[in-house]
Amino acid sequence: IEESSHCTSVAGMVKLLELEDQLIENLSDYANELEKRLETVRRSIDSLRLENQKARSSTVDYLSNPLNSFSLIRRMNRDWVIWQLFMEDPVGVTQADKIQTLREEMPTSTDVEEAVTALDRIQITYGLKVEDIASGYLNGKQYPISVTALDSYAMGQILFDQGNFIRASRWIYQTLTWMESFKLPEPFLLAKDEVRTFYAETLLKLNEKADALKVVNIALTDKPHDIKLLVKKMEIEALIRTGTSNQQPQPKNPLSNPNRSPTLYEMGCRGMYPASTDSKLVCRYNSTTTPFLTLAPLKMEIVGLNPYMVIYHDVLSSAEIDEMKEMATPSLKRATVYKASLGKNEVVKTRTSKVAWFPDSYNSLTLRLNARIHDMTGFDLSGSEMLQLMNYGLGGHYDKHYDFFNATEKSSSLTGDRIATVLFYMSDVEQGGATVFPNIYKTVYPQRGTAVMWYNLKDDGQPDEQTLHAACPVLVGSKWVCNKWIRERAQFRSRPCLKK
Ligand SMILES: O=C(O)CCC(=O)C(=O)O
Ligand SMILES: [Fe+2]
Repeated sequence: IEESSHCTSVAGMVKLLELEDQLIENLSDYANELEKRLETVRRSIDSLRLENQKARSSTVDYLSNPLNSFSLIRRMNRDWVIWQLFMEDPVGVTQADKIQTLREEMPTSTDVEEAVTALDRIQITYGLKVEDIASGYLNGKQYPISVTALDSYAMGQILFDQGNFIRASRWIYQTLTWMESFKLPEPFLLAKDEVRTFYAETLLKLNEKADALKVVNIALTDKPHDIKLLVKKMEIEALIRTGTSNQQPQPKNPLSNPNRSPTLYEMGCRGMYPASTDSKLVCRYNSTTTPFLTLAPLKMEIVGLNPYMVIYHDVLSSAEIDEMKEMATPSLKRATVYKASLGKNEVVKTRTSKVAWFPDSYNSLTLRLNARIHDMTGFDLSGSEMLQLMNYGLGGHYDKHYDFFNATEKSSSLTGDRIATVLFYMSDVEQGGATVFPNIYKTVYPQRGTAVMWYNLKDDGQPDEQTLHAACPVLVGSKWVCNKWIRERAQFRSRPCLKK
C-alpha cells in the first residue's frame, strides 16, 4: 500500500476527476483525428466512383483517349499504393502516448483492491445487501447512482481472489442481472458465458455443485457447442458423481457468515446502542475550565463520566473550518499507525484516511486552535502532539483502538502517555463515519463545528480500557476531523481534578 493511495480521502480523489477530464479531452482529440481521416476517405470515394462510372459507361471511348488511359495506368500504379500507406499509418498514436504518460497518475490495481475492500467494508459494517448497493440504495436512502456490470464484476473477481467467496458470488450474480438489462458499449464487451462460468466456479468454491451445474447448463442453452462450457459441465458432473469437494478450506471465521448478527462495534456504527438513562449527563455552559471561559463560555454536553467524555458544540467557526481544510489539502498523506515491532510508523489497512500534521506555532490559526483546546480541557499542551487534520474517503475508517500507548511506546515517550484526546469534526457526514466506543455503548456522530473530548487515562494514570474506540467507515460523505493527542507530563502540576 502506497502513500499516494487514491481512495483513502475524498480530497485526494478530486485530482482524479481532473485527470479524467484530461483523458476525455484526449479521447475527443482522437475522435477528431478519426473524423478528419474519415472525411478524407469519403470525399475521395465519391470522386473516384464518379470517374470510374463515367469510364465504364463508354469503355472504348474512354480508353481511346490517351489522357484517360495514361491517367488510369498511372493511378493504378501509384494512387492505390498511397491508399495502402494511408491505411497503414495508424491513427491515434499521439493520443495513445498521452494516455501512457498519464498512467503514472492513474489508480493502480492496488488502488482498485483497496476500493473493493472499502466498499466491502461498508457492506459488512452496515449490513447492506449487494442488490441494494448495486442499485444505489444505501442504508435506506435512494441515490440516483448505480454500479455498472463492469463495477460489480470487478467486485466479484477481486473478492474471489481475496477468498471471500460468499460475497464474491453475490456480486457476480448481480453482474449477470445487470447484463440482462443493460448492454455494455464496445470495447467493454463482457461475455455472458465468461461471467456465468466464473459464477459456477464461485459456487463450486462454496460447494454448491448442483447450482453450479444449473448455471453452466443455462450458459449451454445459449452456446450448445462451446467446448469450454461442455468441459466445465463434465467436470461438475464428475464432482457430483464422486462427491469430491472442490471447495478450498474456507476460513472458519464466523464473521464471514452473511446472516450473522452485528458485532457490538457494528451496532454502534448503525446507531443501535440504547440511549443512556444516566441523569448526570447534562448540557450546560462551561465558563470555569479556564478564566477565558468566563468571557466566552463553551456549550458543553456531558456524554459520559466513566471515562469522562464531553462534547463541545459550535467550538469552531465556519471560517476557521474552511481555513483548516484549505491549509491541510495540499499536504494530505496516507495515515499511518506506529508499529512497535518495527519501531516506526506503517501504512495499514485498519486506518484508511489521509492526514496532515501542523506544529503548534505553524500559523495564527493553529495558535488559536491550541488556545481553544486549552480552554476546553484545562490542559497544558506543551509536549503534546501536533494537530492532525484528517480526511476520510471511500469507506474510510479507523479500526478499534486505544489512543493511549502500549508498554513499549510508553517507555520511549518523553512527554508521557496520551492523557486525553480532543477530536474536532470539521464536517457533517451524510451517512456513516461515527466515532463509536463499543465498551461503553456510545456513538458520537460527526457534526461540523463540534468536538468530542475524552480522558484516555484513569485518575491514577493507568490506561482506561473503556476508551476503546473506532471511526466507522464513511458510507456517504467526506469526513474531516482534527485531533489533538494531549500528553500527560505537562499536567503534573496543573492537572485538573478529574470530574467524578
Ligand atoms: O475519526 C474518528 O472518528 C476517530 C479518530 C481517532 O480515533 C483517532 O484519530 O485517534
Ligand atoms: Fe483514536
